[in-house]
Amino acid sequence: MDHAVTIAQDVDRDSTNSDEGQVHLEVDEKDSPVFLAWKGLTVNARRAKRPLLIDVTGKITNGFYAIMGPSGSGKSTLLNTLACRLDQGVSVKGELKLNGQDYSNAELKKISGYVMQDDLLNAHLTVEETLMYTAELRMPRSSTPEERTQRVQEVMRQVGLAHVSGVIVGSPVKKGISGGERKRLCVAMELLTKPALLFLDEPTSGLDSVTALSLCRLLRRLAASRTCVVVCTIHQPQAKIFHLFDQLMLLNRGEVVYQGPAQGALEFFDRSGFPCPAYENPADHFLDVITPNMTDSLEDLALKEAALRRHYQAPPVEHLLDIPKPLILPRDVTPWHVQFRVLLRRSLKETWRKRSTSYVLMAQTIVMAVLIGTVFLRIGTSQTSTVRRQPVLFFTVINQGMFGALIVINSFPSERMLSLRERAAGTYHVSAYFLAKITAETLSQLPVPIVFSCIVYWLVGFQAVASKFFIFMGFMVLCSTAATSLALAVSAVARTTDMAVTILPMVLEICRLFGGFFLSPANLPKYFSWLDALSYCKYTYVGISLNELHGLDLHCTPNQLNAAGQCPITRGEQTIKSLGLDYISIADCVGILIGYIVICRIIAYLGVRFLKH
Ligand SMILES: Nc1ncnc2c1ncn2[C@@H]1O[C@H](COP(=O)(O)OP(=O)(O)OP(=O)(O)O)[C@@H](O)[C@H]1O
Repeated sequence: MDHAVTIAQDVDRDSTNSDEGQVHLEVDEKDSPVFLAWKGLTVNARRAKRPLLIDVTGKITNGFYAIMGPSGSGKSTLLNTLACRLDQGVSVKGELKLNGQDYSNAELKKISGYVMQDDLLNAHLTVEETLMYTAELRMPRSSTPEERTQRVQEVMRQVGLAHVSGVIVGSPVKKGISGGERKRLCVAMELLTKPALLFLDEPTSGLDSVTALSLCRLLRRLAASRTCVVVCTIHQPQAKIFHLFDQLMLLNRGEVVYQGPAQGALEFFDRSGFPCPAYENPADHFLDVITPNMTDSLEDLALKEAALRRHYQAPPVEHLLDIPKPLILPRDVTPWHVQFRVLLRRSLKETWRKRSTSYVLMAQTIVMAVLIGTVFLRIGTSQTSTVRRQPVLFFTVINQGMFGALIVINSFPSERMLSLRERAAGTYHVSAYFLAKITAETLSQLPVPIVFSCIVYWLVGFQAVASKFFIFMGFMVLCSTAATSLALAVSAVARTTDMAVTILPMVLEICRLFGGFFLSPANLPKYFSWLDALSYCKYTYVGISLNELHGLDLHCTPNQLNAAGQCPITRGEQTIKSLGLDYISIADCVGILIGYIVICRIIAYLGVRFLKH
């Protein structure tokens, strides 16, 4: 049979599992539902001195493929080239076809799954919830809830996660499922849509040998079922894992050393003059031969490479490049509003599970509100109250403009990495994710400024007018939202979490400095007016000051009367004038704060949408 590939099925000789017996299948490559072929691929990166891949030719048709090689040999680059997931600044030359046709990342995503090396998952969701949300986002929109539930149960059984379905995923600080189970969960998430191709980048890294073997046996079973072609990169597999592979692509310094049946590699190395000693792990032997060691001279190395090159023949691929076979693209896209609904539910559930943080924040808020309220208890309306009123108003702004921002800056970057993974898999639109995220965040943070206002307002004894109280509360809500929006924008634009954590305190400090209290807007030097305009603290401070001072009657005790026997300040409006706050109205402050929130969120959205660091 022409161009046939021999698939050594389930060659794990030590296995007692009945579906892992040794069976050989002859499969015509073009009959595979999907096949990839590439010829003369050279991959260059702008910042790299030499090509990452050099004139690589190969194919993927059916079975379990391993891309192996020493560190830096180009394994991930090859995998990412095939999966159309190369970084910006990396260019590809040569022919690369899927079913004999050029393809894009968008097309490939519909028929393939990709499991990244880092298993980024929602720490607070259970295994079943993680899969259910993924099913809702990624399974065809025609699927019914029952079908999705059934598929989730099926996949959990398939990958061996049924026994931990109700366990939370967890994180390094919160114990959840094990490392092996996390990897299985990542595989399960990709399997929900029944992909024809499954790419995995170093799936065994960080796993112990037993867990790694068990995961590879799972991949082996998937590949053997002939519904899914499995391609993974692997650094140095143990012998039992090596024997599970059907096909091997061995790379060294961006070049192919060997490609063909995994078992054939032993014969190839033997032929090239490097026989594998009895009882040695073939994978270790191959890497020993191709990796320069301390005793190798440059000539030895060149001789070894020449011997291997002499005996290597790239597999024939022309027949797979030239005859296009239609692709069956099964997945339709979940509508935007469904994505938003699912993501909002997911975000709210996560927030609820993380409620201990919210409780701490609320406790802090109550403590601070009571403290501020008692320090400035019942400030009254005497002349001395005019000296105490502005500091307490400003302090409320500072308090509400800080806590929320600090929480966002700590939690957003990790969530962002997760969203990058999900977006790369085509799970949802960025806008749906972003809107759901900020809606959930705003809803969860709403109680804090409300509780704060209820305590502070009445303890301090601001004007006892219902409308003024609700305006004060509204400003506190806007201030807290503006602070979180600013933190969101900073963390979306900063390149790293460290950078975001360094930049944000400085930005908050500037907002405080130009908050209208230390420097009255009227007395501010002209060249600082632009910084002044950027401070959400100022618009909150001016807004609540106008709210409190308008209509405020002040009185004097006898010893506070001036020489003429008059009370110096009898109306709040006098303070407004003397502080230079009469240049703007309360409505303007509200409008500007809303504009500020919208602009910060647009910047954050653009950062999340276009910056992929
Ligand atoms: N975007 C890039 N810009 C510059 N150099 C890059 C880029 N991507 C990869 N490289 C370089 O190309 C080489 C191959 O990288 P690749 O990640 O493919 O290796 P690998 O075999 O997967 O290594 P490892 O097993 O350590 O993950 C490395 O030397 C790497 O530093």
